[in-house]
Amino acid sequence: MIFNLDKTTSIANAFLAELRDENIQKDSMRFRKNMERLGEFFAYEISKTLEFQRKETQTPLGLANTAFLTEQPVLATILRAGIPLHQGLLNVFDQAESTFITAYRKNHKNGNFVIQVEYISTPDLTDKVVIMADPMLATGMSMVLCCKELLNRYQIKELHIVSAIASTEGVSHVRANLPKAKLWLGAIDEEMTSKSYIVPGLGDAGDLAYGVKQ
Ligand SMILES: O=P(O)(O)OC[C@H]1O[C@H](OP(=O)(O)OP(=O)(O)O)[C@H](O)[C@@H]1O
Ligand SMILES: O=c1cc[nH]c(=O)[nH]1
Ligand SMILES: [Mg+2]
Repeated sequence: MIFNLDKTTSIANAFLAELRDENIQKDSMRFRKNMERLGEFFAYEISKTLEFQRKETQTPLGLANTAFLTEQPVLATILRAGIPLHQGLLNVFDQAESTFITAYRKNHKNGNFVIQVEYISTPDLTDKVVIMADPMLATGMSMVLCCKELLNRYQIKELHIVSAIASTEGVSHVRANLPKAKLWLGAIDEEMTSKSYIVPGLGDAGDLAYGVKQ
């Protein structure tokens, strides 16, 4: 399953447009906020696919028949660029627990890089719905490695992947390696640079949110 925001129109498309805009993205607070708002939008869309139960809720004037989430998802993210997107999801799934993973590109002098996964801090994910957020799905290698780490440790019930922008190659890599994952994407861009940056993409999401990495 792939949900592509770019194929729909709502106010969330404007959040993505601002994230891509080279002038607006210079305002790092607005960049983080737009990423957070996108996370809130995706949380709402994902929530439509989750299980709800009905119960009686006491209002000051009587009993109302209301719907509530049967179980909380766990919200996972990859540091550091994932933080604002994760925060948006957490604003909506406000009872959810969180998983944090570090993954970064370790560059070689020849221009190649490997993904280094170093730190995982997580609650028990057994039989949980896990929503993994990372704004950029470029080669898809960080996403696949991080999800595989979690899937090797836990019997996860359902995996959702949220990204602001994916490349066509990243989507193929995820679908080949995580065939059961549901993908929630802001847009799918066709191209990548020789350094595996998405084109047109938005640039370096981590640097735009938190400063240029040394
Ligand atoms: O699909 P991939 O080719 O693996 O690339 C995507 C990864 O690159 C970015 O992180 P980055 O390595 O820039 O780290 P940062 O969050 O610290 O900036 C992004 O947030 C993803 O985690
Ligand atoms: O386009 C890209 C690729 C990887 N990481 C980013 O932040 N942007
Ligand atoms: Mg980065």
